[in-house]
Amino acid sequence: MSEPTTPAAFTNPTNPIKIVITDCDHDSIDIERAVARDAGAELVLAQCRTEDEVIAAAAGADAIVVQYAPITAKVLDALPGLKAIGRYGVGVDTLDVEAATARGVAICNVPDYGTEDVSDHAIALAVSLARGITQLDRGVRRGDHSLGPVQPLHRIGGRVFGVVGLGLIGAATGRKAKGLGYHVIGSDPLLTAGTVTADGITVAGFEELVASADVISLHVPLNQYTHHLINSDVLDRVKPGAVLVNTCRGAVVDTDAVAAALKDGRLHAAGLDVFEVEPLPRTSPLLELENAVLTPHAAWYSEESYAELKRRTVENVVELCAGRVPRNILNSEVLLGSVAR
Ligand SMILES: O=C(O)CC[C@@H](O)C(=O)O
Repeated sequence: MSEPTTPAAFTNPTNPIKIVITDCDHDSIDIERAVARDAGAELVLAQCRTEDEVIAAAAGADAIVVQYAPITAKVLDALPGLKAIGRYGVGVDTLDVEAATARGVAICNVPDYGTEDVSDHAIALAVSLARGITQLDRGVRRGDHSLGPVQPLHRIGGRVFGVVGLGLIGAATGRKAKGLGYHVIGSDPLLTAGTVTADGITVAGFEELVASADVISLHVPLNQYTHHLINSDVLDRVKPGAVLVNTCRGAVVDTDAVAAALKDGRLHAAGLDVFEVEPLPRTSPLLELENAVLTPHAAWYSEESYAELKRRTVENVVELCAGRVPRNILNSEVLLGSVAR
């Protein structure tokens, strides 16, 4: 019987472990520094935007911690000593997970640091749209105290709240929506239509949800199956008066199609925290639309989630580089010795 291949993540631990933060737009990295110091690891901060900048900054690193910098096959090939990648967040759509796995590089995200915060934000957007809060506020500021800009408003109780994607955040959003009196339905390719989840959410097919929901709230990862999931065809089939809430990834919706549906009334309103291009370009048609409520990819943020995200992202890669299995490894197959480097 042949010896199992030694997983890259457990090969030649260096002393001290070198961790490079490829990019980070947070105010400080004091939390990361404290974790690294306690682990005896060296921590370097860079601000890379391109593959070549990552390659230069991360030379000799055992692990990288990444916010938005592109981590592609080219980058991975140029960093043969890399053992682990930590992503600041849940989403890993900026990383080539397949290429990392094929090279034995472990990837860790932090799947549950912001469940409460993102679901709170989704509910806040939905309720803001249901009550016309932002439009009324804009009216008062220009001296308009009429209800004109928001009519018709409907009572929340009994309206249908559709959750697309019943992972941690979608399920939490559904629970909170139920607490407000919505009738909550949800779609998820892993669940069977007609069943009811432990949270009391009735599972529906995506098409059924689109046709019957008064609120469509998106909670899916961005991948080849969910890119432009909400497109012009889907928007032709939404219930009259429906509103759209997006707190997952911008490219899950076709922005031009959503802007057109907001203009021609197929959508009553939309609450969007994420955009196909971030920051949202100043030329975006969304900026001209009264019935669009826009926040700047802020759903994940609270003082609590921020601290937890930063601490756990670095802890994950420290664990891996020290030869231990962290809680949040995405591609655990790299630790099984089944992937040759
Ligand atoms: O990318 C960010 O800064 C926020 C992170 C958030 O979107 C996530 O993926 O958890």
